[in-house]
Amino acid sequence: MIEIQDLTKVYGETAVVDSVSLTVPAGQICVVVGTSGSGKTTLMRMINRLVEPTSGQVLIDGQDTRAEPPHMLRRRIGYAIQGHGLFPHRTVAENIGTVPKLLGWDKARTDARIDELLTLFQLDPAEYRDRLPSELSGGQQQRVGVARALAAGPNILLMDEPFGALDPVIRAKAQDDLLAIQRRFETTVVLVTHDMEEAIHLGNKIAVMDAGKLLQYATPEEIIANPATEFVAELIGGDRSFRLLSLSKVVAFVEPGEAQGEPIDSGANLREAYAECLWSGREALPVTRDGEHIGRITLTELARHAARPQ
Ligand SMILES: Nc1ncnc2c1ncn2[C@@H]1O[C@H](COP(=O)(O)OP(=O)(O)OP(=O)(O)O)[C@@H](O)[C@H]1O
Repeated sequence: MIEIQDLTKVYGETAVVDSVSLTVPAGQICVVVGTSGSGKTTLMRMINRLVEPTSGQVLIDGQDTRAEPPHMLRRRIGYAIQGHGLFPHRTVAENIGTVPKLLGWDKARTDARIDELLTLFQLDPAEYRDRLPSELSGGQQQRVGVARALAAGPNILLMDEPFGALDPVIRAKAQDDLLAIQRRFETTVVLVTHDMEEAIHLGNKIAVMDAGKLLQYATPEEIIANPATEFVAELIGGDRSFRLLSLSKVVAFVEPGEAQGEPIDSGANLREAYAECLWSGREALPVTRDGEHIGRITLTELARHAARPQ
């Protein structure tokens, strides 16, 4: 768990992070969003003390981060940045093994961990271990960057625009990989992005920053349904109803009964169901799970959900 308490950073006369408090429970993803210069990166870097706070404190699992030297703290907090930040003249294996080496792991343990991570990130160790970063695609470099951040099994991972340099298709894949890996290791993640779409997709909670202040810290559903300020509403963009629909699955809104035509899978989201109703001109769709009919979802129910702020 990360507890940020009344954290402030002042440069010159300006509080670029201004009395921010928030808690990230263990095993959850907190996404920090906001416009350029709003203080996201500074906030995140105060967690691993790459930036020293002017005032306030950060507790990790109840312990003040000032209780240990910054370099020791950073060995147990993974850190991944945009454009991967890999050492260009070190191989993939050497890059991933950086922190384990600092921690004095023996070679066998380090090698096993490197291979485990490469395999998890769908990079065949035999093929990729000895390559240099320049011999990888952008998406592969990014995966190695995240693998390096996870190498020593940190329970906290800080990520600064980790997918910023990737094209949209690879980006979606990279986000899904991150979710799978985060669930597997139960890592607590703080991720900075300026992309609200990404925040909604990845965040258990979203922290919205503007001019150093935390405007809202809430679940994606709450932020979409009840943006705290005009600025937050603007960041989310116009189509809040559709965003709300895409957050919920059909399975939660199935009712007993039949409907005509092509069925929709219970794992689809409400936005897909709504689009299907409108596209095929139907008032209801049959719903299946693993190919079995389990009921139907109606246009009335979909419209009600889209209209209702939660
Ligand atoms: N070392 C520094 N000295 C002085 N000002 C700084 C320093 N680091 C950051 N700032 C200023 O603090 C403000 C917040 O910067 P920060 O990098 O945290 O913003 P950000 O929200 O992450 O922006 P971006 O999305 O553009 O990366 C900016 O106005 C920046 O110019």
